[in-house]
Amino acid sequence: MSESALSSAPRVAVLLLAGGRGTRAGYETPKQLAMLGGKPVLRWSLDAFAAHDAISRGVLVASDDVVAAVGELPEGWSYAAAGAERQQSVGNALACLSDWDDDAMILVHDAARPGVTAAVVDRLLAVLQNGAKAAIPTLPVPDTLVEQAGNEAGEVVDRAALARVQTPQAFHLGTLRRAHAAAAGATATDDAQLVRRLGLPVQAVAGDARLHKLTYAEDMDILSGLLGTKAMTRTAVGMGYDVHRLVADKPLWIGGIEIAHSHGLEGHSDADVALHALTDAILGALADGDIGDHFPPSDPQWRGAASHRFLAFAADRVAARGGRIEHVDLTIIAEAPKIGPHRPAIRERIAEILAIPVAKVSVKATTTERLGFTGRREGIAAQAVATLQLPEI
Ligand SMILES: Nc1ccn([C@@H]2O[C@H](COP(=O)(O)OP(=O)(O)OP(=O)(O)O)[C@@H](O)[C@H]2O)c(=O)n1
Ligand SMILES: C[C@](O)(CO)[C@H](O)COP(=O)(O)O
Repeated sequence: MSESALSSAPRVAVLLLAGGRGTRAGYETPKQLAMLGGKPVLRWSLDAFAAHDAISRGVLVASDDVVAAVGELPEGWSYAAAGAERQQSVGNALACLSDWDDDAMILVHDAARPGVTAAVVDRLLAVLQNGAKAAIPTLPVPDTLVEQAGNEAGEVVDRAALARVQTPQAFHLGTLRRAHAAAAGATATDDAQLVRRLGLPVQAVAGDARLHKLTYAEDMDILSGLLGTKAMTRTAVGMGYDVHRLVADKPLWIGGIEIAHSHGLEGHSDADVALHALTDAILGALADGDIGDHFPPSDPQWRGAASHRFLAFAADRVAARGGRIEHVDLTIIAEAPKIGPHRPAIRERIAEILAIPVAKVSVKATTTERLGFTGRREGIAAQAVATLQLPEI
């Protein structure tokens, strides 16, 4: 938008929604705090809006833990409390703008969409300036669409008549206020739907692939490609080592599978020595302590715990930092049982836990030629190396 157009334009505010818990992403912390290219996902859109000349005010909707992690807000920004649903979060943010007139322009944006561009914001504001009541960015549907019930693919749906809806979505403040008041508890997944329920038209403008939403953990990889953060990565390597004693009449868990044997490994958890070494290797590459720091043996909740939970936890911490596991290499040191026959199953299981291809999982085994504690069959040892790609610090 030109400078002269903006100078006569109404005031513009952003409602930045970061009040969700990111359940589908499955991280430990809300997805908007996951690291992407060296900064939290939420910070990407916050910085983009703060840098836009037309925007003079912002309300960040977030729970206390997110607020604490965000750090200082740009000038003109304030916080509102997260609501139970997205719609209530928007309602809480709207309450912060009670001192603004109905003709102000409001952008409502998901913090889970880090790739905000000035061009999309300008397109939205321009159509509002030209008389639209509401404007949303949309993208065409690239795939063939079918109806599906269970595993059965049914009729093709005409994709030419459909579009994918993104945020930011733009409204005059009065329209947005009326739409939320009229909703009276009836829910909608976005604000444009509430405006349409008032009988008002919503204008579509061209969206942007970079506005891709972080919904599932795998979206992180897509986003780092779209936002060009892949180049800003470093390789980190970690190693892990663990030993457990063999005792009679216990189940033997190694590498996430149960192996029939006269003896099993003793420990606070299921004592899966291989998964413990691997967990430590990943935590080591993250410089994030070791398995005992996160799952203390003194804590009764981990008694008998299945060790795949520890490994999945470590993998989640990689994803939450915007990183990925490139390769893991495991060596199991045991006189008996023979590990070789179980190697394919162990590789498969580890790949499944880490959600990486089997080709990125190496499992080796060796004996110590009957020397030492492993040679005397008193215990089994495992060592592991994990190679990660992490955002540059
Ligand atoms: N009570 C809520 C729920 C969602 N949001 C925000 O709305 C945006 C879109 O929601 P979604 O992607 O569904 O996020 P979550 O609700 O966090 O995800 P999930 O449904 O997987 O828990 C996100 O930026 C999210 O933080 C919000 O502010 N308040
Ligand atoms: C608002 C939204 O981003 C538009 O696509 C989306 O509807 C919100 O997320 P959800 O995954 O539908 O909860």
